[in-house]
Amino acid sequence: MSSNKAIPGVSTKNSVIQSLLLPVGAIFFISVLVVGYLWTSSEFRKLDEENQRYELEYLENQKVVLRAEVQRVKSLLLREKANAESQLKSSLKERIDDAYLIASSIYERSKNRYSDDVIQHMIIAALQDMRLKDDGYYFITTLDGEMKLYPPDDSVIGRSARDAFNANGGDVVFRMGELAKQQKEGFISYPWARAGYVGEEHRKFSYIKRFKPYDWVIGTGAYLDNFEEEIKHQIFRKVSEISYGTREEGYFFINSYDGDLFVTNGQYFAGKKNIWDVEDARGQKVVQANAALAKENPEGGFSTYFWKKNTDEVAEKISYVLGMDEWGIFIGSGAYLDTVRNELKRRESLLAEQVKVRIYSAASVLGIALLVVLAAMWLIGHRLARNIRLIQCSFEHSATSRQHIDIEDVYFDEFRSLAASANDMIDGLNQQAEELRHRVLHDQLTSLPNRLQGASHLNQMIERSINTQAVVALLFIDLDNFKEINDTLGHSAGDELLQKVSLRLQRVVREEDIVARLGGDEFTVITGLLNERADAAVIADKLLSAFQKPFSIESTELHVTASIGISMFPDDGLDAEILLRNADSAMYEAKRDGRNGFRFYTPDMTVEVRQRVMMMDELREAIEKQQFLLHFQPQVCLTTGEVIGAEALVRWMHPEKGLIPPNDFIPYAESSGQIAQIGEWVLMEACTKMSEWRAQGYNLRKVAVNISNQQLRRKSLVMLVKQALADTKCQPETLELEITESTLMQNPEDMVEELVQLKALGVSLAIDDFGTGYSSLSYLKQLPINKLKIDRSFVRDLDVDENDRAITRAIIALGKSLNLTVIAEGVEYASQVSFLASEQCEQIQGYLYSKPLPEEAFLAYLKEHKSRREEMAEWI
Ligand SMILES: Nc1nc2c(ncn2[C@@H]2O[C@@H]3COP(=O)(O)O[C@H]4[C@@H](O)[C@H](n5cnc6c(=O)[nH]c(N)nc65)O[C@@H]4COP(=O)(O)O[C@H]3[C@H]2O)c(=O)[nH]1
Repeated sequence: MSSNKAIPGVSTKNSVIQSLLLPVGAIFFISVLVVGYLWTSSEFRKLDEENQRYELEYLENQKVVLRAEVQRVKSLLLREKANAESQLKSSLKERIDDAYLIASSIYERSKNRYSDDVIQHMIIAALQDMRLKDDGYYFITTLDGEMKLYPPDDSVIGRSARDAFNANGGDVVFRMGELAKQQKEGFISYPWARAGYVGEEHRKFSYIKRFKPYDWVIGTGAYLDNFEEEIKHQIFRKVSEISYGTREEGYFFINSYDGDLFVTNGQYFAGKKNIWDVEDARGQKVVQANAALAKENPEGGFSTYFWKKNTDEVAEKISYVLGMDEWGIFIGSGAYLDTVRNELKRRESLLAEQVKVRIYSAASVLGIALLVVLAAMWLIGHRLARNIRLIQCSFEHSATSRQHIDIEDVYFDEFRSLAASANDMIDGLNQQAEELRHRVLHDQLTSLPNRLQGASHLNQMIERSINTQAVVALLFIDLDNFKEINDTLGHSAGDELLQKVSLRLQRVVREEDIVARLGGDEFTVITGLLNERADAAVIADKLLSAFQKPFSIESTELHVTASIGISMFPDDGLDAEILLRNADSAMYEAKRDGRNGFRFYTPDMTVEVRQRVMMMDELREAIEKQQFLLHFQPQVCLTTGEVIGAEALVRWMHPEKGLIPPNDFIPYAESSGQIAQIGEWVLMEACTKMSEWRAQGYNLRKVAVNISNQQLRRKSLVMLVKQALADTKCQPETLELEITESTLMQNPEDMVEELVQLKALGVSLAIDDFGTGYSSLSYLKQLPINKLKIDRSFVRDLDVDENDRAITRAIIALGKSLNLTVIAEGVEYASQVSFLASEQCEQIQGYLYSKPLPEEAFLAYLKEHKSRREEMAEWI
């Protein structure tokens, strides 16, 4: 069995594999698409949210950075500004130390060589020309405030400072003297007039030191403004060099509130360029706006504008500007927002790239997973389908083959146990099929092949004999009088007989001959190939010989005979059905021939059989529809001329054929067993009529009813008669049962008991057709009979046949000697009456008096009879 074999009648469109693969594949694929779509859209949604967050964060970060950076620079500037004073101080101290050293050195070198005046002059001269880089100078006063050196104004030399300067100036010099006296050196701060600034005093710092040898105060001073300005420029230059950010892209700009540009984009302009009116790409006065923002917001503020980048691109920019009122400037720093946008785009494309990669990877993984799943499904589906096919094939062939499913060939435990169950079931089915086959082909009672198998075997033999010279015989065997045996001894005895018959039949035929049972008491023998017709006769003889010995049934020795009909292939039919039908016809003929013999089929038998079959069908219908009626034939007392009784004779009122006489259907009814039902009806009807007539006042003594051979053999006859009498209220002594002599003499020993019982009911018994059945006189003596009825064949020829006269005479004598009433039937002529009267026959029945009459006519006859009595007396 190929695993790939398509299952007949099963569309592959519905195969397990396709059923599994397509939906699973489709579900998997759709799931992947849906999940992929959901996942991707969720990733991009996340990215979108992240970008928005990132943009905000970036902006915030940028703002924080910008603010921090600008504040850092402002702190730096403030710190530098704060440092300016101390730097100034230390610078002043350094200068004084230098001057003191010079003065001391001159003094030390000159004190022993020159006079103090000379030395003082030398010192003053040395310090007078020392102009410092910021236009600073040294000055010398005495502790009392007399001016010794004052380079800006020689006119004050030798004069007291209080005289030479204004009050503030005098006071300052005085405070210097005091400081020198007390601390020898130190700083002093004070407002001082400045060249170029008329009417303005600027804050000035001085450092003084006491020059001990002459109690001078040597000092130098400087304006803080100047120093700061210098510091400012230094620090601005530094700021211009500062950059920040990961790519060093951050720079600072410093503008005065008036638009003087100091620093921008890494360049230092020293306030020499004014950009007050500069506009951005959209015409906004950016510097003015920033200046205003810085001035108005001590904490600083953010401004946005569109600014040209180094690359000449215009981009939105955000700047933080913070004012520094101390220097009248604002410091700022900005960042281009397109950076963040670019960054977002970069991140988006990066994420898209990542998502793409992830999708590709996921798709690859899922694709592989799908392939693996599909492969697994295909494998499972393939194995499932194979399992199912295996089991199905096994079921399909279970009727013709005993082959089991090979469990090793089946995948999966569940299917293995299913296959095992299927095997058990197949075993069971096989067993049942075997039993059924046996039952279908065999007869249950005898185990012989039945009609079906017999016919099949016959057809096989026919096949074999075709194209040969051989012939085949079909012998149809029917047991004689089997129904009677069955009725008499019961069914179990009948069955036992059939079994024994079947054994005997089998024993006498050869192995190649088949004995089959058709049903009932019918058997067939289908012979092997025969050379000629005569061989069949030999076989028939052997079969009949099987019945020679009696059968022992229920401790009774039973003599059974059989009738055999033979049909031959090819002469009598070309198929089993025709051969069987023809053998049946031949068998029937054998029965008609007197039974216990065989007959070969001849074509004319067929018509007879057809008639018989038709008759049986019609009789069945007649019984059902009660198409029977009774005619009554008077029986007359010869001595008195009275009608003393009547014989009830059945007629069949056929709907199409009209009235049918009993001789035309009683034999068929007897052979088919239907006589039992007809006889029962006749008995009931006759009793009913007799009872009615008597009730109506007719003085009729007896009604005679014919009892058939089969009825008599039934053990139920006594019951039936009893029942009929009871049901119809018919007096038993008015009923006479006529039994033919041949029936009685078939088995007289068995009859005695039955007749005694019947007699005991009160009915009388007559032997019909007497003289034809070779009665044994000894039996006749034992039988409880009342009447002998001389058969009409003897009566018919009384006038011409001496033998008939002798027989009739003898029967009458016999009756008298046995004390039996004698009646002659078939009396048609007065001469016959005359003879019978002379022989003292008591009763007469015949056409001379009356034919059998329908009830009405019969009753009319009874009324009329008296008036014809004398006429009849003449015949005697
Ligand atoms: N030629 C001639 N015939 C005469 C004469 N007188 C009477 N017969 C006929 O002789 C037959 C007498 O009946 P059977 O011997 O019992 O012979 C009967 C009997 O054996 C059988 N039969 C009739 N009715 C029944 C019945 O109810 N049960 C059974 N088992 N057999 C019946 O049918 C046979 C024939 O009956 P039927 O046709 O009615 O024929 C009757 C009757 O019509 C005559 O003078 N001349």
